[in-house]
Amino acid sequence: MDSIIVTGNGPLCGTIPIAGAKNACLTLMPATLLSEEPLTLTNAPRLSDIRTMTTLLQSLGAEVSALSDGLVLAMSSHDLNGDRADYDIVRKMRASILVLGPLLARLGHAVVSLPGGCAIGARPVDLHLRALEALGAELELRDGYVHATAPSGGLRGGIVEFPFVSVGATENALMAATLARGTTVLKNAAQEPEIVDLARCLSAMGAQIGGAGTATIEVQGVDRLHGATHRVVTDRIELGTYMLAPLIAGGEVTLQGGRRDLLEAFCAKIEEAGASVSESDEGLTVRRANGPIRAVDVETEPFPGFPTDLQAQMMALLCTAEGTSVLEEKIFENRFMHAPELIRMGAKVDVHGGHATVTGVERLKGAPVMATDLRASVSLILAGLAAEGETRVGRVYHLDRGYEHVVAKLRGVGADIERVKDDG
Ligand SMILES: CC(=O)N[C@H]1[C@@H](OP(=O)(O)OP(=O)(O)OC[C@H]2O[C@@H](n3ccc(=O)[nH]c3=O)[C@H](O)[C@@H]2O)O[C@H](CO)[C@@H](O)[C@@H]1O
Ligand SMILES: C=C(OP(=O)(O)O)C(=O)O
Repeated sequence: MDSIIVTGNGPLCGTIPIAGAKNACLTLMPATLLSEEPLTLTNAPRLSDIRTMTTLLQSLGAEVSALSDGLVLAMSSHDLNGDRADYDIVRKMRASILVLGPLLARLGHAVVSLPGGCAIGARPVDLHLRALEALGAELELRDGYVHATAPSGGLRGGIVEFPFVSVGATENALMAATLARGTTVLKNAAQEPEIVDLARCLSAMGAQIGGAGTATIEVQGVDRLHGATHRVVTDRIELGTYMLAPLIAGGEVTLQGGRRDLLEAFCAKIEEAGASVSESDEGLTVRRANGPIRAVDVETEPFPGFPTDLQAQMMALLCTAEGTSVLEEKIFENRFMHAPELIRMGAKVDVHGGHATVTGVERLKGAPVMATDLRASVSLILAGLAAEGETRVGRVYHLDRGYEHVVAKLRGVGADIERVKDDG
């Protein structure tokens, strides 16, 4: 197992290229199952989650080739050889559940392992299942698997009203609806940029979709989808993560490919805290506006609100802000695992239920730390950028799920960071 060692060494300066979005790619890849013709994705991120989804699709008989150093994923689901997503793969990555809707729509049947909870919460999939039932699917839970069957003649359009917003359930329902007979309306749908990206790709494949990016999505089912080539949208979470680096360590960094509309609520919040964010054709440039970073209160919400996937990184910033901030996590019930590790670095954080109160200290101190999920891990790296001495972040495999070339990207702007093999 590897660790990352980061040593606070002053301001950062330069540019960081932002990759294609992990969370978009993880739903665009299963979309290949909807068509017999090839789907090619460009601007794919080079991540272990993408390799896991590749393995899952291949286990179903799809061909997936990573070209151009992994930036291009050429996929074909012409000859599927199975309808079963095994526990051994699904347990590694919750996004595996996203094969359920496409398999059911294309084959009329699917058997997909239930993913189970993970470090950040219980994360049930009841909304995914209810949405597919609204399209006529019959579902049975047996041996830890969802056994799903479409009515004879295939899924039929229906009205799906989500009781609360779910990104994954919206994606599963949207993909299934493209091949359902008649019209489907998804109400209280997720509005995340990854949903818009999925809808763009499905439309390029011939799907009839209106309203993606709003709370109501309407899909007119078609008989078949054809092949397409689609460029994966910029990763707004990687973007937001690196935007915080010059605010924590000082300096000025340009995030190539960054767009403010992907992260409006986040940009407004860091500006309130004292950041300057400017947008150009190249991307977003970030620095401290004037003087120190100030405390701000943050509530995570579905898009267009402040993303839960940036809450841990924002906490790392607020650990050294002037004053006391309150962060409220409203999406996942257990997403403050970074707090005890930041406390080990000298932060003053008090977690009480879904809230964390952070009182800024002058400087954090490096320490050996480790985190149990992806965003918590990267928050510790960010904290280490300005900490006194060495921060050693263990369990780097979490980072490999969602950040490509993290060491090279931060070194490129002057950070003192390296990846090392752990002893023993
Ligand atoms: C691969 C991917 O895109 N992951 C993202 C996706 O996860 P994911 O799609 O799993 O997140 P959801 O939007 O579905 O989850 C939102 C909330 O709804 C709950 N829920 C969800 C589905 C369901 O059937 N029942 C239910 O109770 C979840 O436990 C959670 O509390 O959106 C999250 C919220 O922006 C992000 O943090 C994840 O990074
Ligand atoms: C929670 C995340 O991913 P996943 O939904 O795949 O666990 C994330 O990207 O922060």
